[in-house]
Parts: sequence; structure tokens; C-alpha cells
Amino acid sequence: MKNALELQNVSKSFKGFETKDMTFSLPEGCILGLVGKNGAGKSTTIRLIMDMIHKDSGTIYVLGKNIEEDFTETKQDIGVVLDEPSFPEYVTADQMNNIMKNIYRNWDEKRYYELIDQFELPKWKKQFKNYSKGMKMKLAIAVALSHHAKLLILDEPTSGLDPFMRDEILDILYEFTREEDQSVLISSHIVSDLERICDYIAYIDQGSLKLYEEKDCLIEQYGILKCSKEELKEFDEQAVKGVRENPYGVEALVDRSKMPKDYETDMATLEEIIVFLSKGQEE
Ligand SMILES: Nc1ncnc2c1ncn2[C@@H]1O[C@H](COP(=O)(O)OP(=O)(O)OP(=O)(O)O)[C@@H](O)[C@H]1O
Repeated sequence: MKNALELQNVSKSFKGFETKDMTFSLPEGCILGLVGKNGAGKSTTIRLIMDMIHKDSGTIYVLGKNIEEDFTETKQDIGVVLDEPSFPEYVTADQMNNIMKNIYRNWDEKRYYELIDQFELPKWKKQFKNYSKGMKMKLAIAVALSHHAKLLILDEPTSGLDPFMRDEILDILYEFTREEDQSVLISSHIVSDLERICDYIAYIDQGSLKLYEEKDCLIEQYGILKCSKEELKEFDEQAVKGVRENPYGVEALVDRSKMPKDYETDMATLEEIIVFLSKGQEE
């Protein structure tokens, strides 16, 4: 399987913050969710991939091309939504169509207006500067989806959107990857959003990649065990990946492969897996 995106040992340091040795990939036709707390380095990673900030070391391949070589052409095939969409302030959605027509070789006016209608954005009555946060995000998403991109790179695209619109956007992204050669990298701190649509999860904390795994493998590997403190001691220490005490006993994230055979555990959500594992790593 080809990779739509590949990072090999990518590092970048700012004064007071560093992304270290980032290595992960996004196979074609898949959705990779980039998760992390506020300030973990999600936007920095996305800006590095888009060559908006230059890495100190490592290699980045986007759609098979090394970004240091010929990235201008490749950018035609990428739909990008940054965490704070910025377009010219006095432009309406209608005028945006004229601007984008001249930027993207494969600009699809029909698709753009379909999305503008679906997202209930005004065509000419409002200028970008008077848009709400959610409207700005919707316009940026409409643009990203209207030039037949092969890869979407979206930084917190669901932030500022109401739950109905969030659902609609997630459905659109899922549909997008039905085409084998179309892939999505999406960052979010709303793990439940990612759980629904992602094939792969990359979890970053303080600039380091802590976890990179296929989502189904994570869900398969881990389970939640509810028992007393004493009962928990009976299990292999290696099986217990994180523990949370509650008034009735403990709740633990366990590695099912290290539990006694046929031992039943509850299914863990992606959010539980990430929270437990990240707490375990801090200790
Ligand atoms: N140009 C820069 N110069 C110095 N520090 C920077 C620069 N850009 C980002 N940082 C620092 O890098 C760290 C990670 O920021 P980043 O925006 O990548 O986090 P994030 O995971 O996207 O967070 P959030 O969820 O809050 O958007 C922060 O400490 C930030 O201050």
C-alpha cells in the first residue's frame, strides 16, 4: 500500500518547545487522526508537513514527493484547513469562487456551491470578516473540498461547529476516503470525533509521538476492567496499563493479550485508551 504522507524522524525546535523525531505515515485511502492536548504540537506538525515552517531535520513525503523538492505542484492536490482560517477580509463566498478558480487548476465551481448551500453560508450578503468562527471554518472546508484534492490536511476542523455540523463534516470526510487514492489527516482534541472516522491514530504529547497505531488494533488490544483493588493485584502487572480509583473500587485499562485466557473485559473507548496510556506514561 502506498503512503499519502510519510514523516521520518522529523524534528523542529523553537525557544521553549521541541517536536522530536516524529515518525509516522498515512496509508492511501485512510484517515489518520492526530490527537493531543492543547499545546502538544498538532498545529506545528501540520505546519511542518505543509512546509509553512521549516523542519530542522528529518524527511517528509507528501503524495510521494519529498517536500524539499517540488512542493508547489503537489500543493494543488492538497486541501488544507488551518486552525484559524484566513481569507481576504472583504471577500464574500461568491468572490471566493473567483479567487480560487485562478489558484486551483481543478477548481470545481459546482461542488463549491453545493457545499456553500449545504453549509448554509451566504453567497454574497456577508464578507469574510463578518463571519462567525464556525462560518469561517465551514468556508475553509468548502474550499478544501472543491478542487479534487487527493489529500486533505485539516487542523481542528470541527472546532467552533455545532454538533449537527460536526457530524455532517465527519460524514463528508468519511465519504471522501471511499475513493481509494484519497486520504485525510485530521487533528482534533475531540477524541470521540476521531474514533468515529479514523483508521489510524497518532497521539502526541509535548512534541513527542507517544502512540501510532491502527484504531481497530487499539480497540482490540485494550479493555476496561472494573474490580476491587485487591482483585487487581491478582493480575499480571504487565497487563495493567493504567488505573483509576473510584468509590466502588478501581477501573483499569488492561492489555487483553496479557490477561488470563477468555477473561471478559468491557470495551474501551479510544478516549479511555489515550487518557489511561498517557497517564501511565507520565508516572
Ligand atoms: N513560531 C513559534 N515560535 C515559538 N513557539 C511556537 C511557535 N509555534 C508554536 N510554538 C509552540 O509550540 C507548542 C505547540 O503548539 P501547537 O500550536 O503546535 O500545539 P497544538 O497541539 O496545535 O495546540 P492546540 O490544541 O492548543 O491548538 C506551543 O508551546 C507553542 O507555543
